[in-house]
Formats: sequence, structure tokens, C-alpha cells
Amino acid sequence: MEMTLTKVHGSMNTFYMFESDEREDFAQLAIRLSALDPDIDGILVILPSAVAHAKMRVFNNDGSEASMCGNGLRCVARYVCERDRVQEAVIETLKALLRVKKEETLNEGIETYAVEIAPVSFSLSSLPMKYGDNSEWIHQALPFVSEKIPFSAVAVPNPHLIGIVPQEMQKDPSHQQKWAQYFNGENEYFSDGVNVSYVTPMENGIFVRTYERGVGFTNACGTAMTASALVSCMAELVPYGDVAVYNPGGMVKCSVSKQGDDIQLQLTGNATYLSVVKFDWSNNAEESSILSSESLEEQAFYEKFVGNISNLSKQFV
Ligand SMILES: N[C@@H](CCC[C@H](N)C(=O)O)C(=O)O
Repeated sequence: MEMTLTKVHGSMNTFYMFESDEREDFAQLAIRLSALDPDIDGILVILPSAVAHAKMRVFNNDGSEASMCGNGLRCVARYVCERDRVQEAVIETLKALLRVKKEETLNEGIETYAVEIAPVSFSLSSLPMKYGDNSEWIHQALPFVSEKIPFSAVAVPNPHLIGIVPQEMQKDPSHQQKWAQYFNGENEYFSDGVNVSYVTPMENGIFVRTYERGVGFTNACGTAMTASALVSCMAELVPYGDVAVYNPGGMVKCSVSKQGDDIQLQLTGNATYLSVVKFDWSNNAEESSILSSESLEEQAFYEKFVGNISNLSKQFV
């Protein structure tokens, strides 16, 4: 079967995106496409929804399904808003209906979208995370990992473990890699794995590097950046409101508001289309292949934007 896929990215977190009806083979498709194109972090499937403009499912490049994907949702938001000729829409995800909207451009030539990130829970059972009898883990060291790194565990609703680290630990991500690999293998703490982010405050925001469950190190993870902005506000590293979040793939804005237990999070950033790809999905996955790829013109604008901000984030990469 010939499929048309759009290769897209949000902060260089890169996916093949396509519209489809429900099928059983999305996981195999994600694995096969990732084997053919190591640039991608997974696939985004846009499905019909009975309760929203569309439904999004996201599969990591190892075939595991995630409950949410912030960078991916911006790309899906763009697709649905352009398809339905609307400025705002509601997208059904595995655990929530989320509001999305077109925003003013981040920079010339960059399609920009804002997406709601919800629901938020600090309850360890929602990740799930098991650590003694604790019901939450907020801004405390995990002594077996390091006495010096305050960690927070939060589900948005996919699971995140976030550590605040000094600049030198961003430059050498080996500590992060070791523990993220451990928590995403056989271990007693995270039975479903976890996305692990290391965060460092900057003069005008924060820098976040993420090791994603089911993927490995990514240029950026939208839910991780938003959860990291929340944790940074709670730790008083940055004020509540709009937080500039830098990452190896660029920069996004995360808006954070917290009144008691009521937390509202929004992620704003690029939704860039890279190319249109024809893919032959045969019954035998091993034989499936990319037939053609036609580049679009948008990436040059994104690279110009990254060039403008790189003096701020290059100290971390
Ligand atoms: N890159 C995504 C998150 C993708 C899912 C994640 N790897 C998981 O398994 O939870 C984002 O932008 O949020």
C-alpha cells in the first residue's frame, strides 16, 4: 500500500505524520520508518474523533505508544487547523482532550502553534514510579543517583523525571544517559520507563536536555520542556508566567500558571514541515521502502531562527 507521509518537526523533535483510520500495525510502522530514517523520533497518526476535531496517537521509534507528545501535537495542530480552516481546535489524545491554536510567528517563515499540556499529576502512581512509601517526589535528591541533584517526578500525563543540574553536567550528558538507560530498562522504580530531563537555569530562562523513553536523547521533548518549566517555577528558579525554554533543537515558550492544585500549562513553538514522502508499506515490513521524498522550503527559516538564538544556548551543547 502506498502512503503519503509528511516529515515534520517541533524544535527538531522529528516525526512522520499522516492521516489514517485505526489500524493494528502503527507500532511496526514506527519501527520500520525509524530503521529507514534514523532522523525521526517516532510517528504521529491523525485519526477521526467523535468528540474533537481529530485524534492524535504517537508512537516512539521503538514502537511503544506514548500518551502525549507536545512537539508532535503542535504539528498535528497545524495540520488540523489548515485542513479544517480554523484558528483553534480540540485534539483528542489518549488521556485528554487538548486545546490547540495558531499563534503569531516565532520568527519569519515559521508556522507557530500553542498547545495545552494536561492533565498534570505529581502522584507517583500516575507515572508510575515506586520509591519506598512516597506518594510524590518533588525537588528532592534520589540518594542512589546523586546527593546533589534535586529531582521531581511529574506526569503530563506521560511520565517525566526532572533533575536540576549545573552547567558542566549539561556539557557532559554521560551521567544523564547512564541513569536514563537504567530507568528505561529492567528496574524497580519505573515499571513503564520514564523520560529523563536535566535542566539548567539560564539568565533569561532554562536549558533542557531530554533522554526520551522509547527513543534516547532527542533534540527536544515538548512535554519534558513544559514539565521542566513547571518544576523550575515551583523551585523559584524562574518566575511563573512565560518561560523561555532552550534545547538542543531550538527554543519554545512554556506558559505556567499554578493556583493551589490548579495547574495550567501551554507550550508554544514551531510546527515545521520538512518534506513529503511516499512510502510503500508492504505486508512484509522488511520489504517496505521509501519511494520518494520531496523537500519543502520551510527548514531554511527555522535554521535562521536557531542561528539567531544559538549564542544563548551554545554554552550547553
Ligand atoms: N517528544 C515528545 C514525547 C514523546 C513520548 C515520550 N517519548 C514518551 O514515551 O512519553 C514530546 O514532545 O512531548
